[in-house]
Amino acid sequence: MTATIIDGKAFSARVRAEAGRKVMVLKEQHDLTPGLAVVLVGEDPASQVYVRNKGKATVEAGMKSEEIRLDVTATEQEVLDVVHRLNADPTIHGILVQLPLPKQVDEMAVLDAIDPMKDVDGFHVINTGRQAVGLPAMVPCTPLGCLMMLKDTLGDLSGLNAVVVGRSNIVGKPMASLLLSENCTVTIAHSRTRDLPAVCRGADILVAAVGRPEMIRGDWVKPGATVIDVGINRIPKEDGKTRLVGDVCFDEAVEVAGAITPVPGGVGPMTIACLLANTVTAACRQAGIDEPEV
Ligand SMILES: Nc1nc2c(c(=O)[nH]1)N[C@@H](CN(C=O)c1ccc(C(=O)N[C@@H](CCC(=O)O)C(=O)O)cc1)CN2
Repeated sequence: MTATIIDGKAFSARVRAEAGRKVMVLKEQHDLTPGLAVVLVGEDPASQVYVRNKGKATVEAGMKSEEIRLDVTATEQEVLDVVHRLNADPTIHGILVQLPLPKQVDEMAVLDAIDPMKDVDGFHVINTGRQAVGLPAMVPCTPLGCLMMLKDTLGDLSGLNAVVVGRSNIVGKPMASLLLSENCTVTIAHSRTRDLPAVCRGADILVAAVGRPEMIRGDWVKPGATVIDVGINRIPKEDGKTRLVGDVCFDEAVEVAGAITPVPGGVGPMTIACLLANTVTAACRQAGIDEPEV
């Protein structure tokens, strides 16, 4: 059996187009232009690309985009000062601080300083808690994108066994919480999990977010399962160049799974698309209006 490939590029184009249509309605009917500010500290090459792509996508969706770049030596207070200024700016509805941050800056302190209403990354503890108890919340972009693709592929997720490999605050934990909200039976697996291959083989939905290239092998996958690969790992090629691989050994898993996301072109593009969707949601909530139906 060869799995259906879940095309994150095509899916994300639809999500981005929908965000763009909502922005048009907000501008025309409410004189509201959603604004997104992205803060980059330092010069990590991958982060620079992500931040540039976020700014481009924001403008393409018709929103206001602000990019704030700070030197790699910036102090925690300097980063906090930027966040406080953006919290007070009425033209900015979404604030995202690109991760990772340089080691002298406490990530939790910075994320905690973002106004939860403007927290389009959904990393603030208020949003984490609200999502966990079923209240309206800003939901982290990568897990939200994964959930959209899962529902599009499988429809109702109720009663399915979901295994999330990885317990990061950015992906693993929120992913597990979202799957629980969809009535899945959820297992979070991690480095101390005993017999990880056997745990994975019990999954109808297998989400790999562990950050280890091609760790999950084909014989860890239950035949017909839906596999979502969140990993983005750059590994060396024989010619001295590099290539991107996920946390799942795609060539093996594709022969066993029912559906699978590729890397690149799977989960990654959905992250930025969901960021735009979250910014529209945040702008509407701050303005006290319903999100347009488009
Ligand atoms: N504040 C945040 N920081 C980080 C997040 C986040 O959601 N919020 N996530 C990642 C990086 N990230 C967005 O910021 C991101 C990663 C990957 C992609 C993507 O489209 N990947 C492509 C491949 C890109 C390549 O060629 O390198 C793909 O998978 O097809 C988008 C966004 C960490 N930091």
